[in-house]
Amino acid sequence: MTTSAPAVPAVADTGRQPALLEVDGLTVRFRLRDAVVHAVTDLHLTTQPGELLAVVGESGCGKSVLAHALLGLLPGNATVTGQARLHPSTGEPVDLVGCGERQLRAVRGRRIGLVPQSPATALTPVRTGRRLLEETLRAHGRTRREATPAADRLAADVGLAAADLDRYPHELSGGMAQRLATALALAPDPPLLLADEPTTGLDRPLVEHTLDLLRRRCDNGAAVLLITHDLAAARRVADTIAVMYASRIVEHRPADALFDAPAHPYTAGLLDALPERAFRPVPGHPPMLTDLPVGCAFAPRCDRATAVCHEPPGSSGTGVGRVACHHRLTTGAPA
Ligand SMILES: Nc1ncnc2c1ncn2[C@@H]1O[C@H](COP(=O)(O)OP(=O)(O)OP(=O)(O)O)[C@@H](O)[C@H]1O
Ligand code: NI
Repeated sequence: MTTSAPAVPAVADTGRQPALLEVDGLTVRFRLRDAVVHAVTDLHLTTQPGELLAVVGESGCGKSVLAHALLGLLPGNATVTGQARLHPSTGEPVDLVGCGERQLRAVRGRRIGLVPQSPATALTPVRTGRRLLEETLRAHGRTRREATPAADRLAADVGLAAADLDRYPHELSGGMAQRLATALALAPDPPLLLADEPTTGLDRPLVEHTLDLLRRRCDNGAAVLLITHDLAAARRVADTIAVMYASRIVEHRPADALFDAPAHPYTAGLLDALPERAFRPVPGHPPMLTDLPVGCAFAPRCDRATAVCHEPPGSSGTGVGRVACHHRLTTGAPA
């Protein structure tokens, strides 16, 4: 029983190229001593070569866990179920959930790059930025002679002065470490880049510089999954946007359509919070991921909620076009 608008057929993937990454029902749970954290729940995503997909949502909704799950980087108390497949342009698809550490090591960096959310802690402290970058370049096929100019080029691409490359990580500001981490992730030229808050600590011109760099990668055929709190950033560069709330994707649509006519009340709330819009924060707080309701997790904060929201919202499709809400704001074609 539901009062939701008729399910709109997902534009999902009709007429789109074959996916580079296909995520199907991905679910991550963390076992704690006396509770289970529902960090990522039944996630469906695809990205095409050339696509920039932004994943947005409040702190703690599961964005970084998603990225780490794709690379097999979760700690031992995590259980991952569902599927995530990488379809390289050559060779067999890789089952990222089931394939095991050996195969994942061949994927990390080379096939899927990661700009980690806290780069300062991820950088090896005893090597200069140049040494880290040159080692990475050489590990991915550049000769010693090629590595030096390639490192300078990458530094310039991310807006880092060549002299800054000769510093040790502890001598770098947060923003410089961020740019070095981005350069390191770009060095193997991966066809898919997971960029987790890659503009943290950067001032506005460098934010835009970094975003435009990611956009150019997509224009040259790579795919980027950009994790960000910054909706303005997503608007600037994303083709599609997936909005996460309390471990689930609640709306996944083309960026322009989502900004022009958000369909999920949570998305509308995030847009209303923007300074250039109503500048009104979403009232209330997200729920504890150890104690999620059976029905819509946003209902307690939602001014459209009714009794039916105690039931899980059906959703229109599993890819682009997905809106998981009993009372969506816009009906008709989601794209
Ligand atoms: N190792 C772990 N054990 C238990 N819970 C964890 C673990 N790692 C992450 N979590 C929980 O999983 C949830 C999702 O975390 P995640 O880091 O993905 O959030 P996020 O959306 O990236 O937030 P932010 O925007 O603040 O980076 C959070 O509730 C977090 O506390
Ligand atoms: Ni995060």
